[in-house]
Amino acid sequence: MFLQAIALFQVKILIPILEVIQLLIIALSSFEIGEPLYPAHANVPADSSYDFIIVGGGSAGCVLANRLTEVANWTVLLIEAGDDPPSIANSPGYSLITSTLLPNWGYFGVNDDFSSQAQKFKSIRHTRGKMLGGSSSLNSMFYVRGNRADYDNWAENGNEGWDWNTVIQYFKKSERLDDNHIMSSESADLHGNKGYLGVTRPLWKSFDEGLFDAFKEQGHEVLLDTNGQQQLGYSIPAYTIAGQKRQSTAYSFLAPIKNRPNLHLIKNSLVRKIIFDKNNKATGVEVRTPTGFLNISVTKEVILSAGAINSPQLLMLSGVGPKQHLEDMNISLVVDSPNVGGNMQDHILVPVLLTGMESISSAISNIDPLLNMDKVPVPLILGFVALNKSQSYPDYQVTATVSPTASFLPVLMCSQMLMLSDDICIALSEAGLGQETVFSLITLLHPESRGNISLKSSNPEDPPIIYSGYFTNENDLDNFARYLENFNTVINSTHFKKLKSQVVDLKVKQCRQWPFGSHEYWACYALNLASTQYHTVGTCAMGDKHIGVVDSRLRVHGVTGLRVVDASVMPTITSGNTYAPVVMIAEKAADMIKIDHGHLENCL
Ligand SMILES: Cc1cc2nc3c(=O)[nH]c(=O)nc-3n(C[C@H](O)[C@H](O)[C@H](O)COP(=O)(O)OP(=O)(O)OC[C@H]3O[C@@H](n4cnc5c(N)ncnc54)[C@H](O)[C@@H]3O)c2cc1C
Repeated sequence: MFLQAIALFQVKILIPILEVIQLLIIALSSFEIGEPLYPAHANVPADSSYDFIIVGGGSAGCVLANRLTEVANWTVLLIEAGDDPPSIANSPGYSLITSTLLPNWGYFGVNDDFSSQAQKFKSIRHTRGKMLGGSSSLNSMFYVRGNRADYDNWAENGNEGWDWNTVIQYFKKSERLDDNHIMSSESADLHGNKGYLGVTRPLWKSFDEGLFDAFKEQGHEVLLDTNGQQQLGYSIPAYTIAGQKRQSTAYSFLAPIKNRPNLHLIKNSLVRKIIFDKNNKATGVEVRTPTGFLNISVTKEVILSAGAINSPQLLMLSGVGPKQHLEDMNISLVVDSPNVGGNMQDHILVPVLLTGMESISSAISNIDPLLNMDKVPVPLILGFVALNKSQSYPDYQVTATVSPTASFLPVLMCSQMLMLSDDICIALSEAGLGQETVFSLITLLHPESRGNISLKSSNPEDPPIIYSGYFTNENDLDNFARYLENFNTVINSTHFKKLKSQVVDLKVKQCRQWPFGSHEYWACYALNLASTQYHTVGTCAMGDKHIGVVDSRLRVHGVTGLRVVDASVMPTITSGNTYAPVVMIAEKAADMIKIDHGHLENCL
């Protein structure tokens, strides 16, 4: 009863109070002190013209802005809907515990009355950063490239030049890894140490090796390098953190070139549509700036880097999309491109809580995160697992941390990051009050289900309709249940047996009819708790014009002078977090653009 009251207090009182404090901290950190980090807002007159216009100063957009302005006689305009990130976004620890409240688009998917019914709003919150750096200014900073087969599959499906042996060069080009262990290991030649994107691997003083022992006993490898020669296994992950700063692309690619004269940046400016001439060539963009509406011309190319939700939205607003849908929206058709907004993929994830050591004294460790705000403040491990041990391609991902007794972090994750309903977060909180827990997030890496983006209206200020499509393919449900069952067998290891560990019953009300722990229970659990790892991709996919939106050089089919460069071009989702792949895509795209315009110097 007493524990239940504390759990109730944490979820119903503490979380809302904390939210006010978080918002206050973010607001205070938005005031600029000292020398500005990023380029200033440029004064761009109405009849201006640039060689390139980049729409979206997010993860991909900032990389492109840097690389294209390396050509000194090219002029580039970068247009970002948001502002500079608040300074707190650059602190790894503080930004993580405020991440859901940092400037974002506030998008939610539709409630399909089927999946995610144990979510607070019965639908998925699709957070996307609305500031320089985009989602890289608020993401969780895991640096994961995925599996080499991800890229070989892209190439085998007709996307020439996207095979592993080619893309690895761009991963290396972008990376500045600071890790002597990895750089003197057998995976050293997979890494770069001269790029703009700083990467480090924090080594926490107190790390519970028992977790690694348990996975090892189950036949999993313990790896030095998440991005090494082999992906399957458990490891301490690498992060896009360097010099105690978050390596958003705003910080790592844009700040160092803020004074380049051939780069102009306009902020708080929403691109409303791309303008085409009668030959379907992109000739400019229409923008709402803080001082009014502008049409700005382009001589070479418009590059859309607005992310996997806004890039397809903007294509459709501009007349490039499925004919019938555009007609329904009263938008003049430029080209019938039926796949725009389709093929949406995401990494669905659910939490699993295991009980650990009963130790009241461990509660003292709850102060540790406060002392480690210069890095990811809690020790986390990553795992990539395949059910078939002869496979080298993972089925599911595990992100796990051992939480001290009465830790508030799992509750915060449950309520703010995963947005699960209060009754689930109360059950989760209660389970952790008298003992340590292992809080794990399990991700379905290769969903067969597809969602889509469509327009609500022809008004560019209206948010698009996001249909997540989770579990519309039944295989995903059966597979996810099997992965959860597989993960839970870790409690049979010597380490967990010693602790008398149990999988915590989170009392999911939608699943009451199934015996706890049955296959049907885990399928119901996955269906109803389904949250997102925020990895939406694929909505302007690479592929020929029958299945894709852009070709393998990322040029939009059916028009000229327009490319898409961001997470939306992935034909299939990668086996892991998506930030490093997006940076790679932008690095490679910059080379392709330079080559296509006759600038071969410094290209790989
Ligand atoms: C909460 C969260 C946690 C994540 N954690 C991780 C992680 O730990 N590791 C990892 O690898 N990946 C992670 N990801 C995923 C990763 O960050 C994204 O896949 C990646 O950043 C997407 O990059 P992008 O360039 O496609 O889009 P974004 O970075 O979102 O950039 C799009 C930009 O375009 C701007 N924009 C949009 N529309 C317009 C318009 N009309 N006019 C002008 N500007 C516009 C936006 O404001 C934004 O700045 C996470 C994502 C989120 C949201």
